[in-house]
Amino acid sequence: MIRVTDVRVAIDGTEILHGISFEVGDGVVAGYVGPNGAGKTTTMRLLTGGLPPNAGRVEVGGVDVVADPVEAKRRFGYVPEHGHVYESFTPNEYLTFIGRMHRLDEARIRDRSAAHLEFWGLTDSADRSMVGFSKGMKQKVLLSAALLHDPPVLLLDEPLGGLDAHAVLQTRALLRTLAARGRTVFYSSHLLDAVEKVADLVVVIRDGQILQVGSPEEITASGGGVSLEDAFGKLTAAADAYDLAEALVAEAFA
Ligand SMILES: Nc1ncnc2c1ncn2[C@@H]1O[C@H](COP(=O)(O)OP(=O)(O)OP(=O)(O)O)[C@@H](O)[C@H]1O
Repeated sequence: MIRVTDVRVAIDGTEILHGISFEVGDGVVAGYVGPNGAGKTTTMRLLTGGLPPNAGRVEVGGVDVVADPVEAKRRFGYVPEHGHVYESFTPNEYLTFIGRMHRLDEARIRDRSAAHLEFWGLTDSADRSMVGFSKGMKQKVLLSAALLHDPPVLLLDEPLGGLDAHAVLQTRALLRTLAARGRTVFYSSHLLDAVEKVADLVVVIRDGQILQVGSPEEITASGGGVSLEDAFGKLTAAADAYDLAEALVAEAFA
């Protein structure tokens, strides 16, 4: 589970999150959506212990991330938006390094690494340096690393970056299977159709405030029932995107 209660965050004296609250239960895939600058990455930094709240409480996997940061870090796996692998490592070396940090025994690291790399079709590349890897291949290694210690909570920031259509389908299947086994998935993304296809719960944030929490169907219905994208546009945009585009083209390309 993830529980965020009345959290406020200020950076350099400016409040960015204005008392946000939401909860994601075990076995739930939650999509965290909002326009640029809404506060998604700031929330991820809170959940991963990278940024302390100025007020309120953040719990991940049942652990308060401020009171017990070391135990909280055992409870989640995290794939950041711009994650880095050590490119001079091979996937096996990298996953071994991550597994040892989590104090997994060597046999378990070997078996789990092999299973993850096979799932992603990377078995033949397991002992090659990652210097020449594509963005998608590195993303698959990062996803494997985040899951290696079998955490109860998976935190993903734009997880589909660089992944091809097949890998997107695999990711979706993996997230749904993890949720079916009781894991909590918290998935931050701009890609509404991707969120709609995988999430049980959607949390909408704008300007550091939670606007709505509900199933994709509930949020779609609240916006008039056309689509999640339409409801999102109504919730988060000050004006219609087509009107703004018309105004821009009329002015900038006259
Ligand atoms: N280190 C910082 N110093 C000052 N302001 C910051 C800092 N980090 C974030 N902000 C501000 O906080 C707000 C939320 O930023 P955040 O990066 O969390 O948004 P986001 O929803 O992840 O946006 P995007 O979709 O563009 O990645 C923005 O107004 C941003 O300018």
